[in-house]
Amino acid sequence: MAVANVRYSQFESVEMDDDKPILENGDMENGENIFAPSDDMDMDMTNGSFASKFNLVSPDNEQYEFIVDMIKELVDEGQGETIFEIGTGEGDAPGLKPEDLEASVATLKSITESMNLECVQLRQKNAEGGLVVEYLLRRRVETDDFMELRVAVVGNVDAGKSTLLGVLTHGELDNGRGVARQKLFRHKHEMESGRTSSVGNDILGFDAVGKVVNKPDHGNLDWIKICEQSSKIITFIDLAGHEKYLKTTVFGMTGHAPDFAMLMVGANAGVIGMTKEHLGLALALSVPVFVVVTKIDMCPANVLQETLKMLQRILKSPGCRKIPVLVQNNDDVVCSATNFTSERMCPIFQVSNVTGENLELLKTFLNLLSTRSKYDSAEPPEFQIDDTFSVPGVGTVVSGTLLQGCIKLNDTLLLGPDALGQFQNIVIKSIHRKRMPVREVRGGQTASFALKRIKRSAIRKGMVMVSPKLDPKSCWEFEGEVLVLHHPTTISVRYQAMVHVGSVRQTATILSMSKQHLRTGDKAIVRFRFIKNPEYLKIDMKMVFREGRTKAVGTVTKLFPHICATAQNTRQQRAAKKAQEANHMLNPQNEPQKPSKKGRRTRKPSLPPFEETIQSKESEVTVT
Ligand SMILES: Nc1nc2c(ncn2[C@@H]2O[C@H](COP(=O)(O)OP(=O)(O)OP(=O)(O)O)[C@@H](O)[C@H]2O)c(=O)[nH]1
Repeated sequence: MAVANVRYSQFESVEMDDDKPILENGDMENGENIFAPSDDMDMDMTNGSFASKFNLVSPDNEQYEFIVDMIKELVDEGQGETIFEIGTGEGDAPGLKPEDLEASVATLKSITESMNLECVQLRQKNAEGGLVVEYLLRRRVETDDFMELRVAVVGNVDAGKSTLLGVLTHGELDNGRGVARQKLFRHKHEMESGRTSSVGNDILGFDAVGKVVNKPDHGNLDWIKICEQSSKIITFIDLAGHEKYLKTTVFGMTGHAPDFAMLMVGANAGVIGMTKEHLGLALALSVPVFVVVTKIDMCPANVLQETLKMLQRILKSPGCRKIPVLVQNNDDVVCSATNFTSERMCPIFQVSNVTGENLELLKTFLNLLSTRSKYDSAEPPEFQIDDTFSVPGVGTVVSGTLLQGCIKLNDTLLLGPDALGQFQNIVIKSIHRKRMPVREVRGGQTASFALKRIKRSAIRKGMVMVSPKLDPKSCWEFEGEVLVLHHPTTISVRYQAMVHVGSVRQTATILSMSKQHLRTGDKAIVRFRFIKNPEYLKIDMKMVFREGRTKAVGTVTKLFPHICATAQNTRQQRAAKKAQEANHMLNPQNEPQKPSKKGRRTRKPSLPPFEETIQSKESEVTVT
């Protein structure tokens, strides 16, 4: 979130040292505080005007205009909101006397009113020179618009993930025997086993003054009603805790582009099972993590302390290099939320879904979080597809995340790549955000699009819809810099595993490596080749490479675009076309269907053999 005059963190300068004591609320044993302003704090945005804490007391016209411009810039930067502090300024001891504070608040309120912003006090603290107050300034938005951010919910099985989401989104406490989670399960087997197996979405709305919009009487949540009344929507991506469903969990973390990860830990069970695995995944994908310790109502104090100690030790370890901060009151919440954009910091909440203890702190934190994606209307749109549907009366619908730019009704985009690596024109028939019809979608938001004149069977997860300006290229092969987190023996050339990059999820073969063999802990440049379809990738995308207990993480460093020889009717193209036709015949209704064995057999020859592609170096264009 864009913040003005708020204390800046100096995470980057905090040295992680295991001998140093556990950090609580930012205080370190050496007397420093991680929330203290950094010496090199960027004062540019203050442009001299915020040199004085008295700026808002009685500004002249010029100063007033300047403050208006600055707030506008901050709110735009924060995509509709900012946190504003009154009572601090360069060179002055922080704090204002009551009469000066009153005048400053009056100025701020007149400015925010003229800008259609809601102005809500977050906290007030005593300082050397008097009082310092922080306000949340949030744009009052139209009924069909809202800020949006996504939180991936991870943690071991039984940590209380579905229960917490049930409690937060339905406003009713749990009974300790799973009543709250019943509202979220999507499949019959989930109801029976009590285990999440699919990627589920649940929403929590906050209005312009930060009040929760979801009502206990919602029952089955009415998403449209919540969205209409909300200024900000948190979408929880509920991921499975069981190892059996790790593939789905990884897809949720890569394909749904979460802004943050909420790592859930049962207080009594502690850091067990998949907890470390999920934490490692979030770290590898550079998703900032906060931790929620649940079940504190049923956990003896000494066990809770053990769990917290263990958590803090893991978070501070060289592999994580996080700064754990125990959140215990409203002050901690505001500090944590305003400083959370730093990947280094890791707030820890302790809650009970049964008694409701500390749930208010967690809600306030969620209300203050802001999206990490930066929106620039000038950028050409790029949308990644994470699901497809066939909706009666509507036709083919795709859902996913708009990574950049803006998409409007009736826009024409390029959809692809298909089995031949090609893209085709597609027209946007209608747009939904959280089931609500809208006219446009902006970068960082998720949406569903109904598409004109296309069969569902022609679209698969991992495809993209992009602006023709981007001149998209697909690739069978790419290079990545990877780190092997775990492998029981050694990885060599020709090894195959599942690659997750964005919403792409496909098996790939290792063609070559910068080392002969890779073992746990090794880093290398690896060249991969997809086995089924060419994909649309971009440099610097984060990737996960996994098979069973083998895991490697990394970044895409080089692409080898596949050149479609449109003029030539190559053997591979003919075979790929045949395979696509066979697939259409097998799915006459365009309903979701796994290709039959026959289908799979006919698909195989469509793949250009590795050797041929490796040899045809002329067709490779390296994009760096
Ligand atoms: N006493 C108590 N019980 C809780 C609390 N939170 C969750 N539970 C219970 O813990 C059990 C497991 O909770 P779930 O929400 O299903 O756990 P999960 O992490 O979603 O599990 P998976 O979906 O399998 O990954 C349920 O019986 C809940 O009622 C809590 O704060 N206190």
